[in-house]
Amino acid sequence: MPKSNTSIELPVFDISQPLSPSSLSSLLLACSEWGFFRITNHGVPQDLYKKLYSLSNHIFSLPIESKLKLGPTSSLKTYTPQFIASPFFESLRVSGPDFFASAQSSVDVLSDQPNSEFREYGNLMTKLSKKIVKDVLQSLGEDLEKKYIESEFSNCHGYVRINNYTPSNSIKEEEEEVEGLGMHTDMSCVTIVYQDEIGGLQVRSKEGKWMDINPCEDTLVVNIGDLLHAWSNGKLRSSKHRVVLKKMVKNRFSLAFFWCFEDEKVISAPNEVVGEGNNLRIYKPFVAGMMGEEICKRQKKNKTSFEELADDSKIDVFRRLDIKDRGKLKCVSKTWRILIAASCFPTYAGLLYKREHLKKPLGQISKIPFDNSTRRLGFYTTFSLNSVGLGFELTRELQESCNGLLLLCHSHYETIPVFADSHDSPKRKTIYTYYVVNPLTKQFLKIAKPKRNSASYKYAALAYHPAESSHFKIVRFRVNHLDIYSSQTQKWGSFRIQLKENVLKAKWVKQSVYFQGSIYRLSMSGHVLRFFDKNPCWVVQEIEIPQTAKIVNEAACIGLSNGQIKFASNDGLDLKIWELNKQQGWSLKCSFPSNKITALSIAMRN
Ligand SMILES: O=C(O)CCC(=O)C(=O)O
Ligand SMILES: [Fe+2]
Repeated sequence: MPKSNTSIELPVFDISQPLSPSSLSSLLLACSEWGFFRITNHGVPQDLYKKLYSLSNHIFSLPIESKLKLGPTSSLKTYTPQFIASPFFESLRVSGPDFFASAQSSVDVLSDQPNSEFREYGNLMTKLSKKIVKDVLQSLGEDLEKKYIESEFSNCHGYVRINNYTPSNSIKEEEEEVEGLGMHTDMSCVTIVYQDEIGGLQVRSKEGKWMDINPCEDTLVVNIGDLLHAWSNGKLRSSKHRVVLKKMVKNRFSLAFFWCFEDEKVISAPNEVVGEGNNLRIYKPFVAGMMGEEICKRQKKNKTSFEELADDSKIDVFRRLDIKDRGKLKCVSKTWRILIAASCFPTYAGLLYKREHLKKPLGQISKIPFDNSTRRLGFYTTFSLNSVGLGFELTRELQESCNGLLLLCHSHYETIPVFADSHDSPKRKTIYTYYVVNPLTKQFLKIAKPKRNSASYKYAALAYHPAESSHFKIVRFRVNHLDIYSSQTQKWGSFRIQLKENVLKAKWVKQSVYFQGSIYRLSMSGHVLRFFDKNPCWVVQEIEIPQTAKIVNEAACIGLSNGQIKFASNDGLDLKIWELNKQQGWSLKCSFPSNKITALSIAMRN
């Protein structure tokens, strides 16, 4: 990520005093241009920050197993662990109105010392937030504050999020940066941020430029969130911001206090704020708890460019076009031609990145850049078919791809030391490591193979769909067992599965399809195997291939298209494609004479 050098001088307001008319107009300007400003004389003693820092540092230094007792699968859910989309960031939440009780409930789970610092901080921040919103309302109009501060804001509630950013050892050069917390807006009325001396907070300008908000002693940063943005009919800007990490020697610590409307509150911008005419309203009245959905509706208008999509998703788009349109679009570029060719096969999971399964190469994929010294995947150019380079052969190391994520398995030797007087020659041990890569965000996660079993290199699949969860699973197949890694718990689990002897003995196609929580694989015994999580264990269903289907010379595959599992087989005479329906079983979708298919695939390649 190239370093941005531009910092912004935000106006500073003395929050202990009533604001003068000129300060109010510069406050309004800051809120509408940047959505950010600073406050001073906020009444939080330096000493309290020192205490909060050492308390937080103590909690974040606990082993991950302890912290996960408060994690996303626990009943409290106050701790957010590092995960693939934000590998350097973890946080802990302390909620009001009783900040002491909230902090205490987390502390109890960790069997830790009670503390009252969060009560003091939470209460101070709550008062401060109300004062800030009062000033902001006043800046919008003389009477707005009097009329609305009690009627609209008296049920607001707040919570503190303690953020811990871990230094990334992948940053080598002075000018390099990684994203600590990705671009976002806050779902609050206002947010008050304390950041330590390391810095890294950035706001995005209206022109799309990232500007540094440098740490400044004795001041706090305030930003407008989505809720106040909607309430002010867009007059107050809820700006996109993020945290970047540069070369860091210690953890970065910050505290964000979010002051929010109660979930049930109907947000309706007052007429005085909207001005004449109802068509000037940018949001119809909606309940605060639905803010996320409202933002989605609006964001649908700001479309993502097609080129930004992962290749799997592009193939899925092409698949929905009719054959004539696909033919025309092949002329756009070589990359499109390759993707469109891939879209003609009844599969996408893994196909594009797994050209070993195809007789003819799909493109120029061979490598992704991989810097062995830093264990960091770097993408010198954008991840595209012919520009990836890894340092190890993708065709050999790549296991699967699933909805935009790639799964790679890397092996290297380590020498086991022998005693000086031993006559044995040093032994070499192979170390296997999985990498789950998001080529779009250029982030990856390194996961060691499960320790317990000795089976060295086994085919593994990925289970991931961004619409279901931001977490993924790695599913590793062993005889009668599945090893499953969950990015949510960051642990491997092992499950025994029951399979018929003939299924077990037959060859299984090294390719999986992930669909609605299940992993599908094809066994040459004539079964499509469906593996799924039937809490508390994983189970397998053996689905017989259609009665009239034949697998000749292993010419068969499964795939997903138009949201259904498909099975295709070529018996030498015809290529037939069936669709699997959960209730009705298989139905034949199409049948082509094999000789025509060969002609078609040659035409596609040209
Ligand atoms: O860590 C920071 O400086 C800002 C954190 C932030 O933006 C947030 O927690 O929403
Ligand atoms: Fe934020």
